[in-house]
Amino acid sequence: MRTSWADSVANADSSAVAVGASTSTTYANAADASAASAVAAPRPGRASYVPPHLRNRTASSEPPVPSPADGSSAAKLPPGPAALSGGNRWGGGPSRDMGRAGSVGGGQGTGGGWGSRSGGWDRREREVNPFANEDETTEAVFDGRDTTGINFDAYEDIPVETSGENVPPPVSTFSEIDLGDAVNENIRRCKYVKPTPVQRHAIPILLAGRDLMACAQTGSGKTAAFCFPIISWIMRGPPAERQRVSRTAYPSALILSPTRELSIQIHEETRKFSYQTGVRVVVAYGGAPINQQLRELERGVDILVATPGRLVDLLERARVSLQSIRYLALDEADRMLDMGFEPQIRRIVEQMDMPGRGQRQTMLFSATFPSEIQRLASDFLSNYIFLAVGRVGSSTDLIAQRVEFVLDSDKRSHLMDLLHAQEVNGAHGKQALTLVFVETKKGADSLEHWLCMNGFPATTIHGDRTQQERERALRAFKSGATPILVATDVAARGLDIPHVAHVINFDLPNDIDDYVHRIGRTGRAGKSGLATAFFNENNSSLARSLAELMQEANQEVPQWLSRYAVARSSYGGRNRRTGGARFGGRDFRRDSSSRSVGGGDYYGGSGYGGGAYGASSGYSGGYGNPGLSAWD
Ligand SMILES: Nc1ncnc2c1ncn2[C@@H]1O[C@H](COP(=O)(O)OP(=O)(O)OP(=O)(O)O)[C@@H](O)[C@H]1O
Repeated sequence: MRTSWADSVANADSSAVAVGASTSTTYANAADASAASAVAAPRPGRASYVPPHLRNRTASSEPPVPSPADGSSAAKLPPGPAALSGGNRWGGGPSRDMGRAGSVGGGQGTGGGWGSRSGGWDRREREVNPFANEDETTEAVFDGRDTTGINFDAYEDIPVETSGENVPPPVSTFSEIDLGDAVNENIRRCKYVKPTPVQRHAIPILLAGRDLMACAQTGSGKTAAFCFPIISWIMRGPPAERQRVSRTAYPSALILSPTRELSIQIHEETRKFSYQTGVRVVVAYGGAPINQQLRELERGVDILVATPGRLVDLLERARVSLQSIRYLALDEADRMLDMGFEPQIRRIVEQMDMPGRGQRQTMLFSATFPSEIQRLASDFLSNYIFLAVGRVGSSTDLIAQRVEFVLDSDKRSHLMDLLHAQEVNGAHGKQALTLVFVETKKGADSLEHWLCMNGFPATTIHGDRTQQERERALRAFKSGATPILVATDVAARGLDIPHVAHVINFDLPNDIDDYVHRIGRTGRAGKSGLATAFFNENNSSLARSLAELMQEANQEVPQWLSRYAVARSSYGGRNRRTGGARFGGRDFRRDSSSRSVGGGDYYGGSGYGGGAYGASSGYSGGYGNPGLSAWD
C-alpha cells in the first residue's frame, strides 16, 4: 500500500503534537451544581469481568440506601424499559440486584441512587483517564481559537417537533435529568454547560424507556443524546441475563455506525461519558487486527460500539452474543438502512439472537431521514417517538454556504486560489483545517499528490487505504500537522473534528443528504464554518435541492443556480425536497401519502419512491457494493 508523503511528515510531526480527541473549551466554567465526584471504593479481588449492575453487590443483608428526602434521584426517575414491561424482561432468572448499592426499596426493580454506586469498582482504579491531556495540547496547536466563534445559543430558537404517544416533556438542564453523579461529573469534565436541543428532548424520551427516531442537525450533540441514557440505564438497570458460555461476550448495548472512524470516535466519546461509572465500552471495526478486539471483549463489555461487517464476523465466530442487548442505537441510521447496509443490519437485528423490538429499546439518530428510510426503520421500532430538531436534513445557519460555477478543468486552479486566499487573509486562524471532498478514491489520491507537489500539506482518507493509513491521516489532520484532508464520503458522516474551518466540495455528491453531512463537518457545536461547492453542468440534478437547502438556511442563492434549479424542475427533475420551506420535522406516519408504496415522499418529490434512493445517488457504487466498500 502506498504511504502518503504527507503522512510521513505528519507522522513525524505528530510525535511532537499530541492529538486531542474533542475539545470544547468554549464550554468552560461548566459545573453542574448537582454534580459530585464519584467515590472510588476498594477493589475486590475478582479476576473476571463483572457487569456494572453486579459490581456493587455485597452481602444480601446489606440495607438499601435510603431515598433522598427530597425525592431526587430515584423519585425523579421515569420508569425504564424493564418497568414498562412489568419487571425484568431480559433476565427471567433470579433477581441479582439484591444488596446492590443504590438499590432502593420501593423502586420498580431498577432501584435508584444513581450516584451511590460506591463500592466494588474493580476496574475503575485502573481505568485510563480518557480526558487526560486533551485540552492543553490541542489548544496549544490551535492557538486557543476554540474560544472564538462560539454561538451555542444559535440552537435556542430552533423548531422542534415530536410525534408519537405520550411524549415525555423536555428538560432545560442536565441536573433536571439526573443522570447520576458519575455521569454528571463526566458532563462537567466535557465542559458541557447545558444540554443541546436534541439532548433536551431525546434524553427524557430515552430515559422513559421509549423507542426513538431522532433527526437533528449535524454537530448538534446527538452522540451524547443517546449515550447518556444508555450509560445511565446500564448503571442502574436490571441485570441482563448472562449465560457464561466460554469466551462469548454479552453486551447490554449495541451502537452501530457506518464507518470505522466514526465507531472509533463514538467509542472515545462513550468512554469519556462513562468514565468511572464501571460501564465498560469496547469497539470492534474492520481493518484492524481482530485478536486485540477479541481480547478486549473477553475482559467484558457493557456497551459494544461496532461497524456492521466486523460485528457479523464476531457473531459468526460466536465471540459475541446479542441475547442480552437491551439498548440498540443506530447512528447515521438512514445510512445504516440504505441499500448498501440494510441487509446486514436486518441480519444483525432480526436474524441473530437479539431480543425483538419491544423487548429492547431502539434509538435511531441522524441529521437526515428520508421518508422511505423512515418507513424501513419503523420495522425495528416499537411504539416510537419521532423527534425532529430543526428542519430535517437541513444544514445549520452557522455554516456559510457558497456555490461557485467551476468547470472540471478549472477545479484545481480554483482550489489553489481558495487555499492561497485562506492562507493570506488568515480568515480562519493560523491553523484552519480544510476538508476537501471528492467523488472517487483515485481522485482523492491524485488531488492529494497534486496539492503536495504544489506545496500544500495534504493527506487523504478513503476506502483503498489501509486502516492504519486512514487513522494516521485523520490524526495528522486533527492535530493540524497536515491541515488539508482530501476525502471521499467515508469522512462525510459523523466525524467531529473541532477545527475544520472550511469544507470544499471539489466534486459535489449526487445526493443532497450527502451534501448536508459533508458540510456538517464544519460549523459544529455552535461554531461557525464555511462551505464552498464547485458546481457545473454535471451537477445539474442537484441544482434544485441545493438551491432550496441554501434558501432554507438563509444563504444567498446565486441567480445562475436558481436558473439551473428552475430548468431542472421544468424537466421534471427528481427532487426530494420540493417541500421547500415546509418544516421538515415530519414523521412519515403522519403523512398519509407517503404510505403508498413507491409513492412520492414527504418532500414532494419522487426521489425515494420505488427504491430510487441509493440507486440514483452515487451510493450504488461505493456504498452499494460491499466488496468495494469501506463501510464496514
Ligand atoms: N451539551 C453540550 N454542550 C457543549 N458541547 C456539546 C454538547 N453536546 C455535545 N457537544 C459537542 O458538540 C460536538 C458535536 O457533537 P456530536 O458529534 O455528537 O454531533 P452530531 O449531532 O452527532 O453530529 P453529526 O450529525 O455530524 O454526527 C462535539 O464536539 C460534542 O462534544
